[in-house]
Amino acid sequence: MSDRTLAALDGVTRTYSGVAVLDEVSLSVGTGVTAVIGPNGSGKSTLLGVLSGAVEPTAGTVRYPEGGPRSGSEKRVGYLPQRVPFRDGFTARETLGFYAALAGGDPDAALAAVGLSDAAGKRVADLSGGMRRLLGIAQARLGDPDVVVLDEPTSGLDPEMRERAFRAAARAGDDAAVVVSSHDLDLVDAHADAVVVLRRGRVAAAGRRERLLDERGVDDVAALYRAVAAGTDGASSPAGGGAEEGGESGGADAESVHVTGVSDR
Ligand SMILES: Nc1ncnc2c1ncn2[C@@H]1O[C@H](COP(=O)(O)OP(=O)(O)OP(=O)(O)O)[C@@H](O)[C@H]1O
Repeated sequence: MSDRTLAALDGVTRTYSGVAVLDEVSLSVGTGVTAVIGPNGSGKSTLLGVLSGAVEPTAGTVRYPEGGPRSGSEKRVGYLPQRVPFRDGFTARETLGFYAALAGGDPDAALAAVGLSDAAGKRVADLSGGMRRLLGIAQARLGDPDVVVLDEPTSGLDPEMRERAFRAAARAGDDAAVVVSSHDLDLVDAHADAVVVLRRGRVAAAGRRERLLDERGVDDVAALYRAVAAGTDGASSPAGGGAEEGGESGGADAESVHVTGVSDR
């Protein structure tokens, strides 16, 4: 259990062709699972890309108070992008061996952690979509980084595989900050400690899941999403108040959203 901040975005803006797809986003994450949700195009992948170090912010800063994305040869941030560039001809074990040579870690332990030990000798080309996703999660967790960033690890999977993939992702949250984007609101409801709702590149709500549900008077994350992401609560007006720091609602374009200490479940 820890309240320590492992990654933080301060006033991050990212533009493409002059259009801000992330607009002054500030938040910090600690151990536990933080789910980033929001409509298509709201900026989730861009936010995760910035957090992982793969996407440069146009303005603002990304901080890893305890070191990262790499400290010396040590990998401090693991990243599963939406499209994983694995080589079809490699086996699952060889794939993780390749990444372990770059970032450290034990490929066999990483395979075991996501339940893929029996598939170690299978070629990537012969893995199902779900197994590829699990391999991707194993790759992101390799070397036990402090921050694990997973972009839609459950997309396109059947219900059983979705559950398995999300559980595998969430398990890393015991010791690391796991930040996962997802449209699977039932899984977010079941496994996320904290939730960030993005709308049009801005944070519309953020904080511990239970607190957000309480504050909005809703029963689950799907209802929270309908209220906040769809904009039925007026969250887009710049009402000023911070989220967690102000002790009030995590909505209203919170200028500095705090999502640390999410592991006290
Ligand atoms: N490399 C890029 N070049 C130009 N525009 C981009 C680039 N990456 C993202 N965008 C634009 O930024 C906006 C946000 O995209 P992003 O992928 O971050 O959203 P998202 O919330 O992850 O969407 P989805 O749920 O569909 O995956 C979109 O309008 C997208 O077209």
